[in-house]
Amino acid sequence: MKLQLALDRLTRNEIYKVLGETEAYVDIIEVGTGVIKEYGMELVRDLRRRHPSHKILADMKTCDAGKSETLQALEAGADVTTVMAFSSEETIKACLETAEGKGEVMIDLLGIKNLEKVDDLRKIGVDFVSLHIGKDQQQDGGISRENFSFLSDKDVKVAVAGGVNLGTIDEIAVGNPDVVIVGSGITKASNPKEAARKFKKAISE
Ligand SMILES: O=C(CO)[C@H](O)[C@H](O)COP(=O)(O)O
Repeated sequence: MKLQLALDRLTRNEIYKVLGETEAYVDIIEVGTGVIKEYGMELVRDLRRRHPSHKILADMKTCDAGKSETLQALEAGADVTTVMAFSSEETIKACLETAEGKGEVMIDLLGIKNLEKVDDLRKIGVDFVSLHIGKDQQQDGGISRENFSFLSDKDVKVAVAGGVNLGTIDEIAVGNPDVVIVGSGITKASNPKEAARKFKKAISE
């Protein structure tokens, strides 16, 4: 299980600071959609230079123009880019074809409630999905193990995201996803380094 730190709703200096404090515990650095909108692909290039050994995911949340957005992310130095599951099949295929041999594509299942969708995605070559409870959907709590248990027999790499915190990480870890994505549980913690250490420990036990 890998720990992915989602960098969202932060200034550039806040990003540098939180990464400086937590990088030892983080496997994958996620450059969040909002910070890409604020700072552009230059931020991805910058973090690539500063963190040459980390895996970097650019959370492009592509929903059209799959080829050019995938190239943008990979050419900026990202190892992984994201595309929304509700995009057209043509867009998802374009992302997969463009990334082939160069990087990974994670399909964000945000808002997808129909389980057959994952089978459809598998048929077009998708092998990595993210079960994601969006920020605006977290009033009733973030992701739980039961939200992603249906994926255990789907033969796909699974990331889980959305409001993961130190109170829920142990239960989520029981579900054994490949990647646990944590944003505010670390970036808004009073001590991000200590929080990252605890998340990493929880998924390593
Ligand atoms: O993709 C995202 C937002 O669109 C974030 O990666 C995800 O929501 C994690 O952040 P948090 O732990 O704060 O919910």
